[in-house]
Amino acid sequence: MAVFTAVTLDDLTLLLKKFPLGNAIDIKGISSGIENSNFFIDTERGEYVLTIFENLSFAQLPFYLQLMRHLADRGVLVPAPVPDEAGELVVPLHGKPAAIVSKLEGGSQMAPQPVHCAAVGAMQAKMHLAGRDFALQQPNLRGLDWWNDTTPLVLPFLDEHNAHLLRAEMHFQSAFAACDHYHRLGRGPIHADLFRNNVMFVGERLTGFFDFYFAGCDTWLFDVAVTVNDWCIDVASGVLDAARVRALVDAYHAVRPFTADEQAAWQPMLRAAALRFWLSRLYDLYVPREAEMLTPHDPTHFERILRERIATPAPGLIA
Ligand SMILES: Nc1ncnc2c1ncn2[C@@H]1O[C@H](COP(=O)(O)OP(=O)(O)O)[C@@H](O)[C@H]1O
Ligand SMILES: N[C@@H](CCOP(=O)(O)O)C(=O)O
Repeated sequence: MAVFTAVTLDDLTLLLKKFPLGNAIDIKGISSGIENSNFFIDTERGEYVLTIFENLSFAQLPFYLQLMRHLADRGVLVPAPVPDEAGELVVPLHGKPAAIVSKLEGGSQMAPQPVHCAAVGAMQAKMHLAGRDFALQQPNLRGLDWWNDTTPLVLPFLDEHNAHLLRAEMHFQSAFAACDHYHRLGRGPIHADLFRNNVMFVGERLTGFFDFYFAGCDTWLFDVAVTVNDWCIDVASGVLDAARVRALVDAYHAVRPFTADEQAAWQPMLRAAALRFWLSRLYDLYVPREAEMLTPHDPTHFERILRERIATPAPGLIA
């Protein structure tokens, strides 16, 4: 949609003096971003992406950028942040934090087939394993605490039918988060927003996951549930497509086998993942923040998914 902070070729030439990328050749704004200002930059060392962070602060960024660096170093396909000559991954540009990362090839696959879902599942499992020794800690900032804070802010805007669903699901999820299975689930850094628009493909070849700015430490199964709720559905109805679910979770399982606790937690976790995005979309729609430039997504999409996950058991995690 927009580039919020303009960057000229002269600005880039100056910035690149601190990076091992040679001289600046070209810079083009990327129009599709909704949160940050993004640019494709051409340098003597190749093509990269420059991001100016419009909402995140200098203090918030090391978790995300160091996680991407950590994953890239371990062969997970993610944009690799480029350190400047002082070793910094985040640098000031026009008074805001900025970073340069490698450019992924390809484009988003918005009509995924089982073969794409399998590639996503396998890479997601590889990412979870690679994150086990990542040193920084940050909770999932869109986890249960945030749901508890946000529910009373959006409830006044809902009709009784939806208010009842939200209260009942919050009650169900609080009980789920307190159960033994839940506490035994594997955890670590997760992407937490691995939707179709945050993964690149060239044909059937996955070239990378990007947009890590909702990442945090949470259960691996939550990450899988978020991903399945986007990649494996009929978009109009929210109904799961069994062939795509099978492809994604089987490919994940082949890299990091699911545990018995994860199997027991699967159905409630799919509901948790639907609730998380229903709530954030309600929040973005009804509680606009002055400093943010979000175009709210439609909350009814995730209301439908949540109702569907409550009504219809999903295919199991293990065939
Ligand atoms: N590392 C990257 N490699 C290639 N393209 C990228 C990369 N990062 C971002 N993009 C492109 O920029 C667009 C906007 O990025 P995104 O992270 O979604 O922005 P925002 O956070 O502002 O919504 C993406 O849809 C993609 O086309
Ligand atoms: N995927 C979320 C919103 C986050 O948007 P993104 O473009 O930054 O991935 C949703 O669909 O609600």
